[in-house]
Amino acid sequence: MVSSIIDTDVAIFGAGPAGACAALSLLNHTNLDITLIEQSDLNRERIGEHVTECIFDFIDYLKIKPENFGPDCFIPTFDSTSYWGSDLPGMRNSVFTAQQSTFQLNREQFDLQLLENIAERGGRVMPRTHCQQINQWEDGRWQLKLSHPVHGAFILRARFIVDASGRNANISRQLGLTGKKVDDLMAVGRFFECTSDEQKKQEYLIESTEHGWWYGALLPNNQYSICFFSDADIVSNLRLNQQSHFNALLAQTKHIKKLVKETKVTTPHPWVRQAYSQSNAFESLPNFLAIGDAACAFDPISSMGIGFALSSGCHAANLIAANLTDTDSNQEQLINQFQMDLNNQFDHYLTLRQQFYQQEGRWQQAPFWQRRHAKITTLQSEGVSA
Ligand SMILES: Cc1cc2nc3c(=O)[nH]c(=O)nc-3n(C[C@H](O)[C@H](O)[C@H](O)COP(=O)(O)OP(=O)(O)OC[C@H]3O[C@@H](n4cnc5c(N)ncnc54)[C@H](O)[C@@H]3O)c2cc1C
Repeated sequence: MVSSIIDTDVAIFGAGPAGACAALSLLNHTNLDITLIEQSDLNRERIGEHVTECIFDFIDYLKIKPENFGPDCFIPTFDSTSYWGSDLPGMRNSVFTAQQSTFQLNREQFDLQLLENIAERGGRVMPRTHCQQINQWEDGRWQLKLSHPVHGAFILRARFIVDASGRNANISRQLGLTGKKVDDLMAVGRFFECTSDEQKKQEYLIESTEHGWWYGALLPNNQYSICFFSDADIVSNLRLNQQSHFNALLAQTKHIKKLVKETKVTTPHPWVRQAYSQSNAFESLPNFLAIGDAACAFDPISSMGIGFALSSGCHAANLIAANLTDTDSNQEQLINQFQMDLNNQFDHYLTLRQQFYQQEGRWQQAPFWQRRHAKITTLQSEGVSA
């Protein structure tokens, strides 16, 4: 039985960096009532931590001081090396980002500090809340049927909703919107804790191999994040979700395996995450926007995800504020322009992604590399527009 009704101006689904950033921007610059709905209990392991120094511009824009995130939230990456295209070490300044300082982020601290600020600034944060049903009325407003394990079912009425639910874009899917998925990349990883007292170097390593590529980095919490990226069918054939198979493949690397020499594994089984590239930004509904991975999801080789999550969150907040407070401006046109910009950004990314993968010319017969060297179709070449 539905027990209560709550009215809000903006309901944001997903408390990752994109949703949190949109919520904070709206709270900072408007008097709108903001509700952030998160389906998890916020305790899940957060993956993805390599960012450029632009992160500090965003947190400044969000009016949070870097020191509020705690002492070790941003650790400069001093040594960034890639073994890509040959066995010789190269600087891993990817083609995706201009030469900039990079940092390893403590994702737990980072994401939770954003949420604390939302609560402090008057936002409503609802963890462990599932969306059972979404309806849009003719006047464009939304009625959401939500449920919480303790508080039960309730109705949230919103003037605008935002999908910031991550790569699966759950809310867009629920609304019948489909995206363009470019590949089937998956990530399988484990965390390794340093056992020696020796101060380890803050390094970031990439190594390409026949079946995909490895990534290893020392995180601010003194653990190594070791992760292998390949296509879903290859991950499944190699049975990499089983620790013995994962460890055996790790032992075949030349460089990444050295990182975990004096460590003990902290995760009993390898974790598995989707890491495919996808754009969802070409279908639209009134009073609705998708941001972050839910709008455009990038290959983690690009380290673009967190930066894009924050920038699209800030940008969407401006559009929503204008939409709900300025009835004169042509909102539909502005939202179309926003989506067109995302499409162009995604097309540009696809070109860079292909250039990057083409730098690896070994293993020409291996399916992983063949798929990455095949000709790409951009959204523009398919005639996709917002
Ligand atoms: C293995 C891996 C490594 C990566 N490495 C990097 C890196 O080094 N640098 C980088 O910049 N990026 C990296 N990324 C990408 C980065 O993690 C993402 O781009 C970033 O987290 C996107 O933020 P987001 O807020 O859009 O989505 P997310 O961080 O995925 O947050 C989405 C939130 O929505 C919640 N949710 C889902 N469905 C619902 C629903 N129906 N209702 C309510 N809540 C819902 C989820 O529980 C989650 O909390 C990596 C990704 C992977 C998989």
